[in-house]
Amino acid sequence: MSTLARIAVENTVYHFDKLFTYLVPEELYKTVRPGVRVTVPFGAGSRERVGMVFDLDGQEGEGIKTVLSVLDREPVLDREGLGLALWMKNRYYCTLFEAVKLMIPAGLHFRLKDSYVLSAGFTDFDRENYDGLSWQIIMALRSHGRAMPMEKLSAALGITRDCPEFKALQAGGVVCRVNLAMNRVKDAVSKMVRPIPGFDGRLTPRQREVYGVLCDVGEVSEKELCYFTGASPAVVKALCEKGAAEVFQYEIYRRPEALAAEEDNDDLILSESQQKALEELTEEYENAREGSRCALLYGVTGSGKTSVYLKLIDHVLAKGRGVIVMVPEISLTPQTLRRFQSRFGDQVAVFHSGLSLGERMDEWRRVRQGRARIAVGTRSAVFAPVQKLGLIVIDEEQEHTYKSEASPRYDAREVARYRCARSDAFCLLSSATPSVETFHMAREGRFRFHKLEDRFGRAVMPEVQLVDMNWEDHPGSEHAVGMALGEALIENFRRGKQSIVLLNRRGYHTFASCRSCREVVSCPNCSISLTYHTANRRFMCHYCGYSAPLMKKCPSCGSEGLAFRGLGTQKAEEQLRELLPKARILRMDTDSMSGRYSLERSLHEFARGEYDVMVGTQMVAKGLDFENVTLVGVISADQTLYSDDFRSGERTFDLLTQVVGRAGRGRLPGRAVIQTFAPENPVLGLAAKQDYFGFAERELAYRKAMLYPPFVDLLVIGFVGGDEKLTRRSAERFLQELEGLARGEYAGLPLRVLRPSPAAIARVSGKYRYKLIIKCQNGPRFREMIARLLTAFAGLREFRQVTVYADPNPNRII
Ligand SMILES: Nc1ncnc2c1ncn2[C@@H]1O[C@H](COP(=O)(O)OP(=O)(O)OP(=O)(O)O)[C@@H](O)[C@H]1O
Ligand SMILES: [Zn+2]
Repeated sequence: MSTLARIAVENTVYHFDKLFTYLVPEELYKTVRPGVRVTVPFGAGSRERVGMVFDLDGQEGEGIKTVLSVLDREPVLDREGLGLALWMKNRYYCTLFEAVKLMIPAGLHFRLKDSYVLSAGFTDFDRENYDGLSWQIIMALRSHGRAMPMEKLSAALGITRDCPEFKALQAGGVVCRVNLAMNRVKDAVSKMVRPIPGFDGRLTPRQREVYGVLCDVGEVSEKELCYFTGASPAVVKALCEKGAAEVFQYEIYRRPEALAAEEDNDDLILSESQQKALEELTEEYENAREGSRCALLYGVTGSGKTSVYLKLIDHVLAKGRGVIVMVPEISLTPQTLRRFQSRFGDQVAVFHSGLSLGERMDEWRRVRQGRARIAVGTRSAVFAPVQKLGLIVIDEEQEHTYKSEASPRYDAREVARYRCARSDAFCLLSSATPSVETFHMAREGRFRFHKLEDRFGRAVMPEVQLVDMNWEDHPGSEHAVGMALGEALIENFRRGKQSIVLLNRRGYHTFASCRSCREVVSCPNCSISLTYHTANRRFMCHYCGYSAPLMKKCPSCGSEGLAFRGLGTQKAEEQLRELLPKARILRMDTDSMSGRYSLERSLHEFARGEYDVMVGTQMVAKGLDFENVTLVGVISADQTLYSDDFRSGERTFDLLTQVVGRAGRGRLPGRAVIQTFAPENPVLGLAAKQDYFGFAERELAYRKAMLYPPFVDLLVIGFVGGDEKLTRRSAERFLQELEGLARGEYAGLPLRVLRPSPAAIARVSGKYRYKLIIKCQNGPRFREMIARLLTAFAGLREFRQVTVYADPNPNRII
């Protein structure tokens, strides 16, 4: 009698992935259980790999391989998690281990060491100021240079973690703790670089330049260093090899508790409409029958949706159950996060990628052990191992960040509903601009629908003015701010109020073109124009990160007539400075906010009134709550409107409603000025009226006529390859195979397939991209057919150089 285990193995490919059967040797009988990780021999070479045990059975097995070792003492996944992984493989065409990895914190893949460094800003090297031991510690860390593991510190100085001098240095901010991942695998955390001072070996001019910058800035993430110098990672690598710099993983992100505000003991008193929504939701939470435990809370901007779910969470916790709260982007919602932490204290665990590995692991453990009962976080928080799950709240449910654009291409909203159905929990979607898919389901009665139609307190909805830019003196895109918006900004500044200005393009000029040959300066790796940035005086590709120094001559024909056109946030900032020379202006985009903390710090400073105007990309549009903001300006409403994607109307409406909603949230009424070259466009008119229902009806009629979600499901098959012809042929071949199956074995499936075509950006990072759009009903038989096609396709030798993937209901059609 022997025991067999069925195991998902890491690094398999989709078409080859399944649960593999292994023999459990007798000495491991007690420790091999579902949910623990093991090592197993795999493949022809029997290389050792990590696997996850899914289930066990007592059958006989012969000639099969044997489990080598057990990695976890306790299961890291429970039955629900394992079931979810199986569901995800079926739904998102990923491997089982890819799904498993989403559910366990990255930190569990590594062995973590407790390490310390001197603080970045520390300069007080005056012996007089320290006692003997403290001085020794400082010197030891200084001469070590890199983060120093506790064991080494102990060995050198005989100190422990609890030594009072050592603790005092940490409390004083001289020494800080670093989680140094001793990992073999690359992780997503930003790589940091710092110079080795006084290096005087030989460097190429380029390397010398980068070394100089490094010496000026001290330590910096590799990404920022490359951005500011235009150097490639290869230059950084060469510097390290020559001993001029070193790379390290320095992860002092904010600890979750650093955000905690003073305990907020005031009880929250709901308005009448909030109270009504709460009562209905509580009633549903208690009584809704199985299978339809899902509701939509629609509330206009500033209506206080958060207050409603804070109270609902009270109720759920009192019933002894746990909660997940999902937010679109953690850095933009420090205010929301703080409200949760001040109300629920240590019960809250935070999940997002800005945390260090160690912190992520700590938070995950607190939830798994039931010490924290509320998990708040971004997309991946949907996998938080909350015990006795009772409620999942999805804030701003229409946000595209809930859909993953890399494998596994899951949609956290679907995963949330699946988990809720499994655990008999309740799912609450919330927004001022629900996706039309969600609105449709609510209206069809598949979810309950709750409304908050007024702003909280005495706040009123802002007044919105659409400005037709065709009549401006300076038509064209070079002048950011027209007359009406200019006057409004000046007036608002004079009254001592704050303004927010949205421009959805970063950079300075958005493109350059040649006056003689008319070529646009483009990325050599991608079929997209380069954007000029003044901050580093370089042309940059926003897709692959390629950059080139400012050039005078046209790269195509060599003539000296490059004209810079288009308007980005950097130029808008400059024009606002001319318009309002005395105003303090804050620019917010991913270029200005790449440093640690900078975004959160800037939001704080803005809240304290240290700035008058905030200008930025969609970063400024959502979630912010500043009562002194009484004016919102939109430089051009047209950019998102005319992108060729079926969701462009929805995205425009959402963005405008949200940004307009930042104005007049407190006691003072607000207004908004939206500039456009298409004032007659109905989407803009509805956004100006903030008429969500009008918009949703119109959009649904369009989706129905054109056969788009929610009236069908979409599946995009993507083909990526280095050779254009081969990539196109692979798409054609896939279509052929699909047609074969759809006519034969799978006849009768509702299906409409569009001809293969190049992706909207046909080349990225040197690879060609083709797509096949399938309009379908995403049911089990359809998925089975696609899974078969993907598997069969991977076996075609001819197309080995082409990567194929399937993306169900993508955010945009690539
Ligand atoms: N019951 C309440 N008591 C006190 N203040 C409240 C209450 N409800 C809401 N507020 C305040 O009203 C403002 C708006 O609330 P909140 O930010 O939750 O709105 P929202 O519906 O999430 O808006 P948006 O969709 O625009 O982000 C906040 O400043 C919040 O503190
Ligand atoms: Zn590029």
